[in-house]
Amino acid sequence: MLARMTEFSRSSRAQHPPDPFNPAREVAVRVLLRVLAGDTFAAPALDSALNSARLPGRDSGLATHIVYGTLRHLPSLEAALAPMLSGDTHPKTRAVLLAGAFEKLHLDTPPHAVVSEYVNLARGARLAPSGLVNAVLRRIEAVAPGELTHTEMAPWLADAYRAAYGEQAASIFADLLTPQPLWLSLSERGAQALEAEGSAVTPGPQGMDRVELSRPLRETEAFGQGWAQPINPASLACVDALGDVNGVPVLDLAGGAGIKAAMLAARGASVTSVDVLARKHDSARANLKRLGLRADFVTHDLSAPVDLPPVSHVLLDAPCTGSGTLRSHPEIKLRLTPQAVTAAAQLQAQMLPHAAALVQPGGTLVYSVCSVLPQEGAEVVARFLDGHPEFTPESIPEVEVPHVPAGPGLLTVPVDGIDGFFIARLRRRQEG
Ligand SMILES: C[S@@+](CC[C@H](N)C(=O)[O-])C[C@H]1O[C@@H](n2cnc3c(N)ncnc32)[C@H](O)[C@@H]1O
Repeated sequence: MLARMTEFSRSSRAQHPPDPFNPAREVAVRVLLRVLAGDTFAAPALDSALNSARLPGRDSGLATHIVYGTLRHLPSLEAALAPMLSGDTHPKTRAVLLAGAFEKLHLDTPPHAVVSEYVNLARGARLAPSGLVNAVLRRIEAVAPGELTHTEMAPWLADAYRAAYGEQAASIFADLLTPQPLWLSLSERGAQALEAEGSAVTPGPQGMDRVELSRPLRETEAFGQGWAQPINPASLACVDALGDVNGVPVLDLAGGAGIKAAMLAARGASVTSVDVLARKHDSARANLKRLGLRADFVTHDLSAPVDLPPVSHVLLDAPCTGSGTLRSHPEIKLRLTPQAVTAAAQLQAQMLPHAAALVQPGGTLVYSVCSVLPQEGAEVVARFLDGHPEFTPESIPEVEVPHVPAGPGLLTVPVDGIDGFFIARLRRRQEG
């Protein structure tokens, strides 16, 4: 079928100039192409594509919707396309068909408009044989839900969600397929400025606000003035799990681009942030400057001991698979393997004792990962506690987001746009 359709599209191109299509769809397809090739995550690819394309706000929204929606529903879209494609499908053709199938099956765009937009895109942007796109998108129908297409994730991963959340798993699976809301940590002035610009600001857990923006965040006064910081409430709960840090030196280990460092500094802590990648410190510094805050930075590989003076409060927000962030990063579920989970768990188990060595007697250690898999959370901490009787797990009343118990810690429940984090708070015994 592919060869015949290619010929058809060539002959039709010779007769007519390409019909117009909305450039948002080309942006979406080109971003999908990169993400599906495993070259990048969706967020940075989409950011840079939208920056170069300079689409009007509504079209940026459409491109974003298509990219994330296609990734969220990829297993069922693949299943719906499979009977109509034979042999290897070129990655560009596959990306056009997946985006078109998503838009036809899940968005409100009228079906005939979906077909003609993607046919014009395929032809005009030379992405795919337009005849094939026409034939497939006219015929495509949703598949009956099976195990994979119902949860839209691999069975082993869906089982891990069921094991973690029991009866709540079904509503979590449904929630993970919906667009991610924006959460902001806002000052009073930030909330006022956003509302004055026409954004809707709704208070949420951990003192955060859920915001529907009237314009892109980076263009708002609140962001420019440093009155707003995007962070997920579950991520902020890891910071809050340290308790009162006002005036206290805090080590922020695996601090990355410094989002938690910023929240700690905003709470009055003197923060030293440690990460293996120096370039992450550059992003963190720039963001802290925007917020009018500061921190110190140390570049170090935390799989080895680090030579820093012990402090009373240590946060290890360890590198992880991100399995708790599937709503905002749906590509993770498409790439994640059990082998990657094992590798992450090994690194986490190496890092935790080095973090613990930096906690003063009587001090607090918070271990967190944005993963719902027990290998990266409860099991890492339980094994650590077996070998370190000087540490005891504590309950964490500061965590306001919905959560369930998980061994020596807790798991936040990934519903309503809240990420799934494992968080444990450990107290080091006083000496003597
Ligand atoms: C979950 S992210 C941290 C997010 C950060 N805490 C925040 O809130 O912005 C994990 C970080 O671990 C860092 N990392 C990975 N391996 C590391 C290692 N061996 N030593 C130190 N940092 C490491 C990564 O560079 C990444 O920035």
